[in-house]
Amino acid sequence: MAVQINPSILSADFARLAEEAKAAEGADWLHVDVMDNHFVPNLTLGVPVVESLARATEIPLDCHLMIEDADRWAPQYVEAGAGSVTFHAEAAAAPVRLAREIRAKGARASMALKPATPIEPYEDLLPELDMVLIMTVEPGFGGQAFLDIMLPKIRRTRELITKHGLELWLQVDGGVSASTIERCADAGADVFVAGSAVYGAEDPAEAVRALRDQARSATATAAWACAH
Ligand SMILES: O=C(CO)[C@H](O)[C@H](O)COP(=O)(O)O
Ligand SMILES: [Fe+2]
Repeated sequence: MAVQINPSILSADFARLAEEAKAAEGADWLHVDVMDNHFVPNLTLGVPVVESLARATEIPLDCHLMIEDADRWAPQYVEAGAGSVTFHAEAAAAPVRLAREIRAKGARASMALKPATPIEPYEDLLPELDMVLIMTVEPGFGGQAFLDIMLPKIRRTRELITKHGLELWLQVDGGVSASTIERCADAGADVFVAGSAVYGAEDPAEAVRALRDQARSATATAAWACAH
């Protein structure tokens, strides 16, 4: 079972994004948090920055859209060069149509759930997706404390993926660090976003390696992974 570590540039220096991408050497994807100050109370970056970043780095971009009107904007992030586009279930009027459009344009389609949004109503949509993102903080800011109460939701999502025999990645985002990543892996996550734990470290590349080692060993003994 492969684990992936996606550093979040929300915690990087926005004036040096291309260099910061290189500093997290060994990362599987670069996680790009797009916030519009409406869906979340914070404002970050948009399509032009994603376009420039896609040209400036070889690492594929994992765009997490914390924006309203996802149906209108998400396809533009595929055109800007994102390899994976995550829209929020709470912000998409037609999630199936949107996932199909993202895939048709050539990117991986992913759907995120805020902490208070359950996975169960979306069970039938899972085959339309390449990844589900379970938020482990309220979206909007980096550096927040991990919400342990999300662990059962991660577990239930993994059970649904297994039940339907899907090749779906399960991403966790928010407060993922050396002290929480093992619990996430044990519960069923296989893609880990880490902002402050990578860019707040003295050596971001070493932080990526260490997080990967921890996630790998926790996955090796996890009941959900052993059953495969
Ligand atoms: O989507 C996000 C916040 O809404 C970020 O990806 C996330 O918070 C990463 O930062 P950290 O690892 O420091 O929590
Ligand atoms: Fe994010």
